[in-house]
Amino acid sequence: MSREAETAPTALELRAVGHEYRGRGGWVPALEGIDVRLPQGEHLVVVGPSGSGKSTLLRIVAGFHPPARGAVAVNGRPVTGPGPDRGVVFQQPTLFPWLSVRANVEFGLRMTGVGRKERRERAMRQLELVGLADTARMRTYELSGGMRQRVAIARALAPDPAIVLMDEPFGALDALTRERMQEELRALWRLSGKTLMFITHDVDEAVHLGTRIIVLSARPGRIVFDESSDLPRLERPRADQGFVSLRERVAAAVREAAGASR
Ligand SMILES: Nc1ncnc2c1ncn2[C@@H]1O[C@H](COP(=O)(O)OP(=O)(O)OP(=O)(O)O)[C@@H](O)[C@H]1O
Repeated sequence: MSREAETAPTALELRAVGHEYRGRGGWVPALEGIDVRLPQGEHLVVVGPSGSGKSTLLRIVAGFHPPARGAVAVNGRPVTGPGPDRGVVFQQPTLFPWLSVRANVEFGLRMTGVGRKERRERAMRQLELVGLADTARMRTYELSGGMRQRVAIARALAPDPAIVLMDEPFGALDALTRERMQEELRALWRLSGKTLMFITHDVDEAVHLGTRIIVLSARPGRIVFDESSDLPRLERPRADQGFVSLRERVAAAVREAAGASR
């Protein structure tokens, strides 16, 4: 862990988080014994095979449902439901087609009672950050998939949350757009300094984006790998030795986790 990370205040704390769902054939174990302390400004990427509880973990942090066991806190405050301190971006951007791009970005601000003028200014600032200021008046169905996802990111950032939670946000994009979006996201995160929790099953994406990488095993999801990345934040060429070697360690952990669940 870097020196800044050691001294930075805690953005996210998960203590002994566990969860299971009631299925038709009995209880389905989803998560067990998840302990994480994430300092502000870090980019936590959670990787794991299908069914390892990645989305469950994100939904618990988002406050969409409480964990069966354990506790979650964001900036020291216990999570008891969704709140403006957490911005969420899903794989399918859930934008309102009848609203303009700018009104979509303003939506969360409207919910928290921010006045009209400030709403507009903050939305435009976020749209500029994601390079979409000139689409402000367009409808979201006029945009490409990558652009729509950028609007969703701008919307999540507009209320200035303590942490942004992203669940496979680039999973539905083609490979080229996906790589471009990863680059843009890193540039954006450098500018905003935001704390990020990012879910993916793509090891390459994890190494590209993470300052900390966690791998979950399946049923129930337990942390089987937890490493801080000392790769440079500015540039991360995929051919560099450090990149290749971290990718190999993460891939091995994911392979093992997937094998153990069969
Ligand atoms: N609402 C639900 N009701 C019952 N079981 C559920 C529910 N949501 C998830 N599960 C089960 O919990 C486990 C973890 O699911 P989760 O979606 O969190 O995993 P994941 O790692 O995100 O998977 P994927 O990569 O396939 O999206 C799985 O066994 C899944 O079937």
